[in-house]
Amino acid sequence: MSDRCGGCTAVEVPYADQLAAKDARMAELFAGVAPAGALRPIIGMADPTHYRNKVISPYAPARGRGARQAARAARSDKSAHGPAILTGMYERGTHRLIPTASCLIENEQAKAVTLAVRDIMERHGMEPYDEDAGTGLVRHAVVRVGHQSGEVLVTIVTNGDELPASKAFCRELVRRCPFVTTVVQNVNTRQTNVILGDEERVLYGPGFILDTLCGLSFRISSQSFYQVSAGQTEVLYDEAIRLAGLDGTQHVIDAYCGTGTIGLVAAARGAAGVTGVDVVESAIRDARANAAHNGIGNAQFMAADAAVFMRALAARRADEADPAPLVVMMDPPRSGASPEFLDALAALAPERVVYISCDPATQARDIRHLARAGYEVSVVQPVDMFPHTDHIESIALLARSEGARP
Ligand SMILES: C[S@@+](CC[C@H](N)C(=O)[O-])C[C@H]1O[C@@H](n2cnc3c(N)ncnc32)[C@H](O)[C@@H]1O
Repeated sequence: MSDRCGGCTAVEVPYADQLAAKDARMAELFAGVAPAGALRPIIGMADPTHYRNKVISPYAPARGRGARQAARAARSDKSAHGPAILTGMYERGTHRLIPTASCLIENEQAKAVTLAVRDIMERHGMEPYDEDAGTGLVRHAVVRVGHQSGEVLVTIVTNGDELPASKAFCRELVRRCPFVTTVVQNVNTRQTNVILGDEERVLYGPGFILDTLCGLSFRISSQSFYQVSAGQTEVLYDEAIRLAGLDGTQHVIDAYCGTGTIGLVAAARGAAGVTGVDVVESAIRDARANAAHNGIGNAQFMAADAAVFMRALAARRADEADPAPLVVMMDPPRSGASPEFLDALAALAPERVVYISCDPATQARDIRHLARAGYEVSVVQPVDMFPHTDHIESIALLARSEGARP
């Protein structure tokens, strides 16, 4: 199945060999970038199964007699009379749905919810979305599970405002999956690959879940960014904060902060103050709410382009008589940081930079850029956030070399 469903590329490879292959890839990428001894072995996941606490499942009509018969045979409820519906993963490189009853990496409760939604749809005659024709109602279920709290948020994405018998739908879903704590309807009528639309209504429960990460509590709604592998995120953040070497005197810039998770953990673990910046306004609203929710008063969050923000900050600090020592923690998207951001970072001249990346190739490129501006990398620590795939997360610690001028 793995070779078809498009999810895991390395599921047939023993986990130890997957880690060795990732170490070899990192050595290749960082040859000539990090000095000998700086690159550490990857930190593997204690249990590399069912780690994804966010599961996105599309629904589609079963086409052709064979597919319909197979879908009906897979029904847990044999008395269902509605349309035969497929749910699972897309075949690699296509939009063809491969029905899957189980998955090695998805959270098992979340997977059970996606299957229960399909069964309820079939029982109640709810049409799945047909992406070619743009017809039908239910497009996706997005299920998020609180790693520590166990709370479960289900977002049903519909192609239209109406969700007939929504109360009965929720009742039936909670009866089948009693761990579901809240259900939200998201309306997306656009013919696009983007999963969520802008309009939402809460159908059941509070409309969000809470989860605990590194001892702090985070509020997760259907649109919030939250790491999909929360258990290993604690390993990643513990390592990043340790490398930041916070001793109570430094101000931390959390660049590309999302909902503020890294900055808030830094605020709780030795930063004198934190300023977070992200370009997405809703993420900044969530970050501020998360700070308030945790009673953290020394963290502020700005909605801005990170490069523009860094340039302005560098100009302000140049005028300060005795600026506080600064540590920049940065976690850009896969494309890495822009040259403008890196130049502004060099002008800001923090004593340390902790660079977290989900694409070590762009991270190595950016470290080369920072080396030309006088920064030296002393540690590169890969962390396996996505077992059975070829993705690697990596933390790099950089410091301004002796004699380097901002
Ligand atoms: C990998 S996520 C990191 C999120 C966060 N640090 C976390 O761990 O939850 C990258 C973030 O960069 C933000 N981003 C992308 N381009 C940006 C830009 N030019 N300026 C500021 N933020 C940006 C995205 O909105 C996203 O939240």
